[in-house]
Amino acid sequence: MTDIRVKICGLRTEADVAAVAAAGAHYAGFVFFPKSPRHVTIAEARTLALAAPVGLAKVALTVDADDALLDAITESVPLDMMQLHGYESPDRVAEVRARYGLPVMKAVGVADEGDLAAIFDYATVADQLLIDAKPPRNADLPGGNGLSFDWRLVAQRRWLRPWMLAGGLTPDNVAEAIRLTNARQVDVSSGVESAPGQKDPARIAAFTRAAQRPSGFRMPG
Ligand SMILES: O=C(O)c1ccccc1NCC(=O)[C@H](O)[C@H](O)COP(=O)(O)O
Repeated sequence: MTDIRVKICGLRTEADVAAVAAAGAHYAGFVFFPKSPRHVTIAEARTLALAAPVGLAKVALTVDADDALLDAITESVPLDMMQLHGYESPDRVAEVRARYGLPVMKAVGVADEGDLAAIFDYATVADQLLIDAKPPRNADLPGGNGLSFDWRLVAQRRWLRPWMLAGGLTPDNVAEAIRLTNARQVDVSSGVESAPGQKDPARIAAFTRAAQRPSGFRMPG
């Protein structure tokens, strides 16, 4: 087994949480973004977080949220990390990290080489980086679009902070993505769903299993 850490994002039910835990994933992401088919209310997220077993890290995902929303989330939902997935500046990342005392993962959208510079800026203030496909201009969602970017842009790269590869990953391509990039952490939302917002336990298990065998090694039989 390898030490690849897996995040499954956009959990909406206790069955989703149970499937993620059973698959051996490491992070469970809760999306606070009403336009998303994976959006959960604070009360729903609290129930899901309380259902998560010890050891499954609970991540609150917000998009350009103000302090009032972040206060409400952190006062009600037991969390292990905050994921900022909007246009938050490095200063805002540092501010959120100081205000809530939780590790912060900053999402950075990548489409081409020019987008990589931001990674270095955020790496000075965030605890982790989520390197995701940059959403198309007309996209409704800043993430969770099932779109990948050219993994060669981040292949074998190292930054000051740990990073997580995201964007269009699936059970069928995650091993190749890891092998090509040497990512030590991966994240998926739509690639383990049977329909938008409907997590598929079998795809969650397949994704997590595939992520642990990036060399393409398969058990016989
Ligand atoms: O997943 C969402 O619906 C979402 C909505 C708004 C902002 C971010 C969102 N997801 C962020 C994630 O961390 C996703 O896992 C990441 O963008 C990868 O998504 P996918 O390409 O669907 O695997």
